[in-house]
Amino acid sequence: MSELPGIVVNGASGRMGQMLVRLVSENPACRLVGALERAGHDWIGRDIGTAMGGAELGVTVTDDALDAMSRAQAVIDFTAPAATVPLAEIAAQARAVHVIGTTGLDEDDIAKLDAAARHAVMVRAGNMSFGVNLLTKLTETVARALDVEFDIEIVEAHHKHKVDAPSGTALMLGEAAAEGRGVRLTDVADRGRDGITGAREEGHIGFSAIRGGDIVGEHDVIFAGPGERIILRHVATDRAIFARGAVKAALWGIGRKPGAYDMMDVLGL
Ligand SMILES: NC(=O)c1ccc[n+]([C@@H]2O[C@H](COP(=O)([O-])OP(=O)(O)OC[C@H]3O[C@@H](n4cnc5c(N)ncnc54)[C@H](O)[C@@H]3O)[C@@H](O)[C@H]2O)c1
Ligand SMILES: O=C(O)C1=N[C@H](C(=O)O)CCC1
Repeated sequence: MSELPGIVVNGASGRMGQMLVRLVSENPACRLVGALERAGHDWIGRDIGTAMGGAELGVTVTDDALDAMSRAQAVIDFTAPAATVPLAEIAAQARAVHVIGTTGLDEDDIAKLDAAARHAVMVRAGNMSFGVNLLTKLTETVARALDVEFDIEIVEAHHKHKVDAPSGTALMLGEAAAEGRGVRLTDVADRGRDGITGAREEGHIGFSAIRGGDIVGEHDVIFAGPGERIILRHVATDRAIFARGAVKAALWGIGRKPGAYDMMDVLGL
C-alpha cells in the first residue's frame, strides 16, 4: 500500500496552526510530517503534540522549511505575509501543494505568489469555510440582480488579536460584489470613513471593521436600498471550519496541474 500524503503545517503554534495540527494528525487520509515556526520561537526543537499540551505526535517543531518540505506533498500555511511569500518559493521548488489562508497580502505579495504558482499547485482564499464561499457566490448573484440604488456595505467583526483590516473574507465578498456589479473593487472601495467624509458615493462598496474579545469571525453584506434592505450574513463560531477547508484543499490539490486556485475550485462552487 502506498504511503499517505504528508502535510506540513506552517505557523504551528498559532490559533489556526494548532487547529490544523490536530485535524491533520487525526485525519486517516493524510499524515502530519512537519511543524514549522519562525526562527527563535520557543517551540523549536520540541514535539508539536507535547508543546500543544497533548500527547507526543512524533513531529519536532522546526524553522527549517527546506528540510520539512522534503518529506511533504503539501503545506498548509495560516501565518503572515512575511512568512507566506518566501515559503511559496520553497513549496514550488518541492512541487508541493501550498494552501494559503494568510490574509493581509498586498499586490506585490500576490504577484510573487502567482509567480510561484506557475511551478506548483497553490490554493489561496481569504476564507476556507464552505459557508463563506457559498455566501461569496450569493453576494455576486444579489449584486448582479440589484442596481446601484442599493448601496453595498460590508461589515466584519473579529477577535482583538487580528492584525489586518478589512478581513480577507470582507475583501473576498467585496470582490464578488464588484464582479456582480461589473466594476473593479479597487475603483469603488471605501475602506475607512472618519470626519467630514461627504455623502456616500453611488456605486461604492463600503467596509467597516469591528475588533474585540474572542469573536471568531462575522460578516454581513448589506444591500441598502430605498425602503428596504437585504442582509446576507455568515457567523463563524469555531475555527475548525477554516481548518477543515484547508485540509480538504491540500488533499484536493495533490496531483493536480500547477496553478493558482481558490476554494471555489476546491468546492466546485
Ligand atoms: N483563510 C482563512 O480561512 C483564515 C481563517 C483564519 C485565519 N486566517 C488568517 O490566518 C493567519 C493566522 O491567523 P491566526 O489567528 O492563526 O494567527 P496567530 O497569530 O495565532 O498565528 C500566526 C502564526 O504564524 C507564525 N508566524 C508569524 N510570522 C511568521 C514568520 N515570519 N515566519 C514563520 N511563522 C510566522 C506565528 O509564530 C504564529 O504561529 C492570519 O492572516 C489570519 O487572517 C485565515
Ligand atoms: O481570525 C482571523 O484572522 C480570520 N481571518 C480570516 C479573514 O481575514 O477573513 C478569516 C476569518 C478569521
